[in-house]
Amino acid sequence: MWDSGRVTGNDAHLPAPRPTPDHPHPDAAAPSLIAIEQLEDAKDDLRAAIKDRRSQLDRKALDSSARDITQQVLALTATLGLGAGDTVAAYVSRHAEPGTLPTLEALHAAGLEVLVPVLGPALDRCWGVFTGQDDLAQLAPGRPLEPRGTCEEATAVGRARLVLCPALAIDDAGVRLGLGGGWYDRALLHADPAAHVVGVVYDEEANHPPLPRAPHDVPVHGVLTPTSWWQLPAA
Ligand SMILES: Nc1nc2c(c(=O)[nH]1)N(C=O)[C@@H](CNc1ccc(C(=O)N[C@@H](CCC(=O)O)C(=O)O)cc1)CN2
Ligand SMILES: Nc1ncnc2c1ncn2[C@@H]1O[C@H](COP(=O)(O)OP(=O)(O)OP(=O)(O)O)[C@@H](O)[C@H]1O
Repeated sequence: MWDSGRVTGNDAHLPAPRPTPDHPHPDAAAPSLIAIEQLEDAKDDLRAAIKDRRSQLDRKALDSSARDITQQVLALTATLGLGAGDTVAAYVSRHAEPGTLPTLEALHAAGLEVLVPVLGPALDRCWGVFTGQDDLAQLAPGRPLEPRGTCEEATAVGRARLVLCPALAIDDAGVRLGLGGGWYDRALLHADPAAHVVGVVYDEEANHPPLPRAPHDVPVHGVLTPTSWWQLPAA
């Protein structure tokens, strides 16, 4: 187990086995279309409430939590024994997401390879190597900043020993509520099964009451916030 010393008081049920590209739907019984629609509606309501709360964070709070997240990520990578030459996959934060820009810079400066999403046509799950904020550009309207350099295919995330995923909320079983594109759920099918998949949220979005979970939802193994990080019990 790894954690930064935080007590989670966790008695949640265990995450389901992680799906793979060959077996993306581990659940035996497929839910009905109506059940899926209700589940999507429930997720959308939660997303709206969390985005509304995030929209009230001012620049100072966002910058300060981004710096705190960097400290937590550096402590986590040290605990996992990651260093120069290892690969970490992360995301380029935007709007009021838990900020990652100082983290990306710090990991890059420490000699790690840092992969970030590149969407490509039809929101393809490609990855680019982060080489500094100056190399990031808005390659298509409405999308997060992306590296200008070469785009690597979806399997590139298989190199990562740590994958930091954006999330709006995470429950104690590792269910992650994302933006709603299913990008990370599909991308994580290519992660190394031994990689640590960690969702990044603000403190008040962690330990969320049980989130709606669809068969395609890939659970995370751990949670990182501006103040701590911890492994979920079954990971
Ligand atoms: N920072 C960050 N990067 C990420 C994700 C994320 O949640 N956060 N993703 C997580 O999966 C993937 C991208 N997911 C996306 C999901 C939806 C839209 C989208 O709807 N864009 C709208 C404009 C929305 C806006 O401006 O706010 C559009 O294209 O019209 C874009 C990217 C990969 N990169
Ligand atoms: N492995 C998959 N195969 C097919 N469709 C998928 C897969 N994963 C997600 N989807 C589809 O993507 C859509 C959005 O999924 P979901 O609401 O779980 O996104 P999210 O986890 O919030 O977002 P993200 O993963 O981008 O952060 C759903 O309609 C879902 O059916």
